[in-house]
Amino acid sequence: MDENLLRASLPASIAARVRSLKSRDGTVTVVLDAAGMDPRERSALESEAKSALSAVEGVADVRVALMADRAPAAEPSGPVIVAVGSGKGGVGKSTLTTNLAVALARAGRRVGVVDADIYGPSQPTLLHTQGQRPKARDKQLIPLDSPYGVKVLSVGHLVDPGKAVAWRGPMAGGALVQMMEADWSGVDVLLLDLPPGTGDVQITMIQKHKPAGAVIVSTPQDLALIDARRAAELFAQAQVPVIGMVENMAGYACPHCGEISDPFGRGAVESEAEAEGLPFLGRIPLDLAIRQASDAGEPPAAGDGPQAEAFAAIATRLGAWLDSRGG
Ligand SMILES: Nc1ncnc2c1ncn2[C@@H]1O[C@H](COP(=O)(O)OP(=O)(O)OP(=O)(O)O)[C@@H](O)[C@H]1O
Repeated sequence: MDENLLRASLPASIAARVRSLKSRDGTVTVVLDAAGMDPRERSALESEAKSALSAVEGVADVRVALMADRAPAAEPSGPVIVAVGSGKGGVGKSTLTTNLAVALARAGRRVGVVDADIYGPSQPTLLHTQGQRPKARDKQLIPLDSPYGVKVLSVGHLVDPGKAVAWRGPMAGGALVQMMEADWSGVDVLLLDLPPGTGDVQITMIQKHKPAGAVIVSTPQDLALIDARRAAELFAQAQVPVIGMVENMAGYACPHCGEISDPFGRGAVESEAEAEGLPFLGRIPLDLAIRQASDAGEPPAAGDGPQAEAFAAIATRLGAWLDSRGG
């Protein structure tokens, strides 16, 4: 197929970005320069290029690759880091991290979790790896394999339970760096379970390891929302895009009939997200089954109930965000 003809089918603004264009047996592969574009612009560029090229007679398939600021080969290869943060403790940040990780893995992604919550590391319990110690190769930690297809490293795997809080700053900082710089080869997305709040550990983690985006969890109560807003500001200051907000313990799921009632009102986090101009990723009800399964090291997202569906819906939105980054 005539490659000049294919180029000519593209709008001028896109044609100017073509770095290479090849066609073979009806499949067109085009590499576009997407330097300086944000995820939304990248995704628009991709879909416009696809539809323009697909309209050319004889084209059966179009593959678009977007080049970031630097050539892909020069990019340090490593997983995309997504931080999960909350302003307040106990709102279900760790529970969400685990279940998003499991849901993303079920959707075919290669996922890892770093539990940076030095005050209350819960991933060893949640991902059923308690009591295990990671091995090291050439001083680099090797993440543990959880039974749910998710790799994991937690402060709780490195020190005895209960001792993590007593750590002095530099020691905890060293462990966090070791976990982030562990051998995450084979992992595409690394979820970072941050400690609650907006203190030094969080700021250091965000600055040093520059997550590609952040998910913020809140319960619907006003106090939690005020803290969630602070967490969103922290990420904004560090120029980490907020992927969206999640409402946890959104309504009460009756353990007998499954009906959901709303003792704390409904939709407060969604309205907050709207007011802040942030996407809303979904809600998880307050459900005894979630707590019981989590305590037993059986993430609800690994099951088949309505709880699994709630987490899967949020994971789908996170997956769409990951894809919109242009791979
Ligand atoms: N949707 C839910 N329904 C029922 N229980 C939940 C739900 N989400 C979380 N929980 C329970 O609430 C408790 C706190 O959750 P979790 O540890 O995930 O919160 P956190 O925000 O990570 O807390 P921390 O501040 O300790 O890090 C846990 O016992 C968990 O099982």
